[in-house]
Amino acid sequence: MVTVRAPATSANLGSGFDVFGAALSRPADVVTVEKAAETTIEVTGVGAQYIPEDPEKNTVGAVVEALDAPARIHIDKGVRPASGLGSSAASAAGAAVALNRLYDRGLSREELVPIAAEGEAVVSGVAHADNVAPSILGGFTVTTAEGTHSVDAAVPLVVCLPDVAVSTRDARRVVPETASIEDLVETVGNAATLAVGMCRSDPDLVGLGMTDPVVTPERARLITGYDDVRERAFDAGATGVTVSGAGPAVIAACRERDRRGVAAEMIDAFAGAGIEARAYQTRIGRGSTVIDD
Ligand SMILES: Nc1ncnc2c1ncn2[C@@H]1O[C@H](COP(=O)(O)OP(=O)(O)O)[C@@H](O)[C@H]1O
Ligand SMILES: N[C@@H](CCOP(=O)(O)O)C(=O)O
Repeated sequence: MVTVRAPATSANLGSGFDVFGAALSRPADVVTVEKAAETTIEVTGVGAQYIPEDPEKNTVGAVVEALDAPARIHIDKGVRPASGLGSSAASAAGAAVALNRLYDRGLSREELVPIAAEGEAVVSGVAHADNVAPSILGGFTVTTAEGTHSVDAAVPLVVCLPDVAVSTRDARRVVPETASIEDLVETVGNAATLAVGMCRSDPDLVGLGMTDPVVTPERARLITGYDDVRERAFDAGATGVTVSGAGPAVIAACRERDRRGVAAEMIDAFAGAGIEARAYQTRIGRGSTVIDD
């Protein structure tokens, strides 16, 4: 039996659509696997009632297939589904690390990234790896068709999750198909600024680079109260605010001393829009960790 804690993640970070990701120190899924002749999946925890246990429909089913590793699998969800916090990816990442160990497949963490990404194709139609990469490797990650680069970064974050669901599949439909050269230049500049900020663990640069003129404005329309939440977070000291993944979670970078106030203001702003929300005071954290073997 192998048990793995797989962290929530925030993809895109504004300027890095389908490329940037960050592992969050909390929340996390816990995935336990045991060898079995046939694969079975049991799901408990947050939002378990919305998650299929059929291996054809659960993200971990695709990982089992790819690793040819049938197992009895238990997923204890700490990351709510349809959150923008890489819920579907956390389970897939945890299963990839756990099954690789259980069956002694000998794959590196980097090699497990595209395998776990197969799970994302099951739910969103695209095997985007920007959530599974940080959930497996930890830190801040840059994922392209060539592979993933990761760096550790110490940046305090708040993710505020409203009590509404946005599916990644739906939120991908509003992504513009083209962008102007001006928007491209702005996006590249912001993305580069953010990457430098991560390498320096500098919340000011990270926050500055979180702005994106192309994808985020369209996604933000799907989140009731977004503009107010963003403004109130900045007023409380956030250095940057954007949609987390495909939403509805909203992520803010800040200094440690401002984190509590930023979280409170974001929750209050959602409440003003008639929506209950919870905030995780978190930071960039480690990747999937074997906690029982
Ligand atoms: N192991 C899993 N964990 C979470 N969601 C899953 C899992 N397997 C399948 N799903 C489905 O994936 C969808 C949530 O994924 P997605 O829309 O990408 O949201 P998130 O941003 O939270 O990952 C839901 O429809 C859920 O039923
Ligand atoms: N790059 C993807 C990331 C989706 O993240 P999720 O946490 O919402 O699943 C996208 O923006 O569609």
